[in-house]
Amino acid sequence: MKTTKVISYIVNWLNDYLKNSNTKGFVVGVSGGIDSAVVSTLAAQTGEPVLVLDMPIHQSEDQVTRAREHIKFLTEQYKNVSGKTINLTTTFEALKSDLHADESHEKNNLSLANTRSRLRMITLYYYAGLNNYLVCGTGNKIEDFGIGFFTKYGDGGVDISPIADLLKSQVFEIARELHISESIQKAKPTDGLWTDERSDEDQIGASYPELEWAMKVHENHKATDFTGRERKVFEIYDRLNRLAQHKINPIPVCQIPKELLH
Ligand SMILES: NC(=O)c1ccc[n+]([C@@H]2O[C@H](COP(=O)([O-])OP(=O)(O)OC[C@H]3O[C@@H](n4cnc5c(N)ncnc54)[C@H](O)[C@@H]3O)[C@@H](O)[C@H]2O)c1
Ligand SMILES: Nc1ncnc2c1ncn2[C@@H]1O[C@H](COP(=O)(O)O)[C@@H](O)[C@H]1O
Ligand SMILES: O=P(O)(O)OP(=O)(O)O
Repeated sequence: MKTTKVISYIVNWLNDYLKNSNTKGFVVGVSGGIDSAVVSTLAAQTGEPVLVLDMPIHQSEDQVTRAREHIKFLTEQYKNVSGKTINLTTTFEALKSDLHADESHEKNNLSLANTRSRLRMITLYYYAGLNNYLVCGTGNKIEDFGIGFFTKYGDGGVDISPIADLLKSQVFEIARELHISESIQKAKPTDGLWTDERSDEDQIGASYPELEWAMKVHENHKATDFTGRERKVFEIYDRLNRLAQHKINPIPVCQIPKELLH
């Protein structure tokens, strides 16, 4: 990958999009992970106003520390960046209580995990509306178009997606070039939505390099073309990709036959 050229391309794309949208800046959620560190830094490089938000909900200390260190780095380095911490833990607990959420139920727990992501989306859109900013998404190609590893209308609810055409390994390459902190570059990718410390790989059953391989071969192969670990990874990818079609494709609209409308 021509890393420096890709960086300039994305920064120009963000600038062009902003100019044509009649909006005034960007808002990005910063979690202490690699994707949001890269997106927020690219947004900072536009020179336009950027608001970066750290939004803990029962977050582990290491995630919070990485997020705040990155926000400090951005606000010190770029005059156009401002940062804020919005602790959503009490909001989440209040909503859980109003919903009478039963945390012991596994399905309910997934729904609750996704609720955390949706509370962040609401917060990002509050600040976007307040300042006439755009919500910048942080999904990469594997998450958004491979396995649907995002919350529908949570972290998937965004205005623009600057890195969604990049594989996770390419996001890491950009992070190196942007001098993102070692602690963020070394952190295990995690969705941070659970009270335990499970990583993305723990949840998915395959690593990002494995999923990148599967995404590459998926179009022209079937599971039986492979054996052993490759077969297993292909099956994981294939299953998740099928399940994610409703997230990848536009929302189905019930098209009314013309003759019924006259
Ligand atoms: N970037 C990240 O790393 C990240 C961020 C958030 C969440 N996650 C993970 O992503 C996963 C999200 O969970 P999910 O996908 O079960 O929840 P989701 O809420 O994103 O999607 C499920 C919802 O989609 C709708 N739906 C389901 N099947 C459908 C169909 N065929 N057609 C139309 N709509 C349909 C239903 O409303 C259902 O509740 C979790 O594993 C979570 O941990 C990862
Ligand atoms: N704690 C967080 N603070 C701010 N923004 C966050 C936080 N956790 C997640 N986000 C945003 O959501 C996306 C996806 O998160 P994953 O950690 O990959 O699930 C992340 O890039 C942030 O923009
Ligand atoms: O989306 P992020 O920034 O939380 O990155 P990761 O998913 O690698 O933790």
